[in-house]
Amino acid sequence: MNPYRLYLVTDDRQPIGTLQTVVAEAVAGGVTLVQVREKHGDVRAFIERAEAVQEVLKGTGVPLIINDRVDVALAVNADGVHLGQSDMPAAHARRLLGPERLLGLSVETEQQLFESELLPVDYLGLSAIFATPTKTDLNRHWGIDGLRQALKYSSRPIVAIGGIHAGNLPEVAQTGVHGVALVSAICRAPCPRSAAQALGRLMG
Ligand SMILES: Cc1ncc(COP(=O)(O)OP(=O)(O)O)c(N)n1
Ligand SMILES: Cc1nc(C(=O)O)sc1CCOP(=O)(O)O
Ligand SMILES: [Mg+2]
Repeated sequence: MNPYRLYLVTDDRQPIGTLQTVVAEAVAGGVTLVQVREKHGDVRAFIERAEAVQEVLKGTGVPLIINDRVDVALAVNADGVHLGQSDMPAAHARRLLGPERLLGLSVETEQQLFESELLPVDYLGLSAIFATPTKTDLNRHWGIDGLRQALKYSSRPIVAIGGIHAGNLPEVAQTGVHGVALVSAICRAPCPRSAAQALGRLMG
């Protein structure tokens, strides 16, 4: 099974109850991987929210990924970590996480894509495909052509992220990308369950 196909990244602006409801509905709708992404609270809040999501994921078979923080992933015994280019280096993270946990890395440039071939990571987050109000500190976008080039080059599964929704997902899916990661298209949908179902169908 391809765990990257429909990858939910949580919205750190949602209260913990909403977070749990969104994750439960999204999983019922077919999400295959869940990342807890916290950019505003302290480490205690991060752990509390990660454990709240973990509770929802228990027994579903859907892995839990922690964004940015290897210590939080180890503290909650998560299934993996997603690192950005200014987070802990991948080799250090791999030593701490061991060989089994999933390790993802954001790649924003061709240079980072080339370098990633030598790193002990399981998948790449291609950052970003399109502009998005959810993350505004990105200065370039791969677009569909860039995504196609990255897929040709990389030996790793690629997850497309940034500005993806039901309207543009068909052209993203057509590239053959391994997965798509989404925040607002699921977390801000009136019904996250049916949104996930529809997005999953579009992924094919
Ligand atoms: C699947 C996936 N891909 C990319 C990112 C972005 O990570 P990063 O560049 O470290 O930015 P932040 O999410 O930490 O703001 C991601 N989180 N997930
Ligand atoms: C968390 C994140 N990382 C990105 C990157 O490109 O690295 S874009 C992003 C937010 C994606 O949100 P939405 O699905 O609402 O566009
Ligand atoms: Mg990060």
